[in-house]
Amino acid sequence: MISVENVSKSFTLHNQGAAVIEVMSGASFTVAPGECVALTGDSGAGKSTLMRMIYGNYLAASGAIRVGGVDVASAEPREILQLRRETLGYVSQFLRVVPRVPSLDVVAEPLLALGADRNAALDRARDLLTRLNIPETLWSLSPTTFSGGEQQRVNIARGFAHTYPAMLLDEPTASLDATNRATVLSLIDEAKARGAAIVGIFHDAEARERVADREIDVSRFTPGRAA
Ligand SMILES: Nc1ncnc2c1ncn2[C@@H]1O[C@H](COP(=O)(O)OP(=O)(O)OP(=O)(O)O)[C@@H](O)[C@H]1O
Repeated sequence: MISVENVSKSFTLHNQGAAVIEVMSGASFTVAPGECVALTGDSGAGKSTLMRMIYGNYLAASGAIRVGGVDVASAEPREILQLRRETLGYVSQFLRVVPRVPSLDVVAEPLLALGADRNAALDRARDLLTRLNIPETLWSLSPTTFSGGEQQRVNIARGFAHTYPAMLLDEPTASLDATNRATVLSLIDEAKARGAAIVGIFHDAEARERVADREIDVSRFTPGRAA
């Protein structure tokens, strides 16, 4: 479902004499449907950079990154947007809040964008907000004024609203309390059970061991560093 083939990446620092730093070379791995792969490695090894390349935020210098039938490394922006809508979900700790949009709609929006029935989408949003312990009194309010933890949980609900065949998870359990953390781990288990291919960064070692089928130490793709 997700395949990374011989990917390399360097950054050119234009404000520092155009210095070029090579951060990755020869990155290759695949993630099968229903499998969760955790990216590990020291700080600066390139975990976030690899995730950003898979999501299409950073352009790979060479190689291919296939998600479903699309090579993200060479796709047009329009194809990447369609891929993100239909196929590739992304859950981070941080919510990009749109003012004045009620939380319920924030969560239902990915389904509505795919043409789902409005009532079914709102039912799914209610179910997720309930599971993530967002009080019903908050559902009609924009998350703009919510606490950091509440915004994080709204974002997780939104990220799991659509049953994406592929998902990227960037520290999804960071700073959650035990109950909500357990809920997020269940959502990940459910996504795997329905066949989602998942790549995640989990500094939370216990969570990583619970949900990851395999670990990939990205420092083995860092030029000049032994894994
Ligand atoms: N936009 C950028 N411009 C220049 N260098 C970058 C950029 N993004 C990342 N880097 C560099 O690439 C390397 C890998 O960074 P990355 O954030 O991917 O590491 P990481 O493994 O996710 O680290 P951490 O665990 O600390 O989040 C670092 O040396 C970093 O300085």
